[in-house]
Amino acid sequence: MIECLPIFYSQRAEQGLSGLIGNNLTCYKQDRCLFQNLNIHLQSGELVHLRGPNGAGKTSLMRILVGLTSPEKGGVRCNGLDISTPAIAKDMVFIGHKPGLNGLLSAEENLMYWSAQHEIAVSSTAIHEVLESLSLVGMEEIPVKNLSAGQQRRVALARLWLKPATFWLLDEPFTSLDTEGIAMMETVFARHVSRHGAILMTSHQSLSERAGPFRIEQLEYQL
Ligand SMILES: Nc1ncnc2c1ncn2[C@@H]1O[C@H](COP(=O)(O)OP(=O)(O)OP(=O)(O)O)[C@@H](O)[C@H]1O
Repeated sequence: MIECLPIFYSQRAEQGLSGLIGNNLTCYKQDRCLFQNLNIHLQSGELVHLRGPNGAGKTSLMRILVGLTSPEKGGVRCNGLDISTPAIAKDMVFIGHKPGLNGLLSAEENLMYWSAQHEIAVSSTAIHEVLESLSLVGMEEIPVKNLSAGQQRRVALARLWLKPATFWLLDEPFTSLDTEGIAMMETVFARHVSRHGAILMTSHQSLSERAGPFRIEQLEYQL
């Protein structure tokens, strides 16, 4: 497998301003309060496993933490800056629970398009190397809709190799992956964290020792 690209480790980390911080977050969906005055902190060098039953609000929380939606109350800051600051997005990768791929495009085209959207200079060769390390050799040019669910998940996760970023926010990254794929991702997580990366992930599956040290944050279902 190829090495992950180097990550940013800003001066702000040394100034103690590092980390993704959700402060006093309150979120309602269809009149139900998912969480109220919730505080969450993700530091550089940390793997956090966000757990909770179906419908507890893990995805909703993730989307707030990456700035895709706003909370009813509270705010999110990253490295001391408001989450809406454009520079923050450059140091973050969010992969949602759906692969977020265009089914009519190939894996290579999807990753080229995504890289261009995120202003990442990436060559076709680099994409082929990443796809190879994800056991997708020979499938680079097939429309993604014709790949299996696990193969599509691998294409989605390939973004982690293409964008050098400290913060990885991953909603159900193990969905559809086989045992070997999960083991590989756990190894990648441990390596990212050991290099001052930070990961917040959801999964209904427990992490193994392979993922390295991690902290569990539990979100309860509020009636
Ligand atoms: N855009 C939306 N409009 C209305 N309701 C929503 C919306 N998004 C989420 N919800 C509701 O908010 C609740 C929490 O959903 P969310 O996806 O955050 O839960 P989750 O903890 O990620 O669940 P799961 O473990 O099943 O993935 C659910 O009851 C869902 O129906």
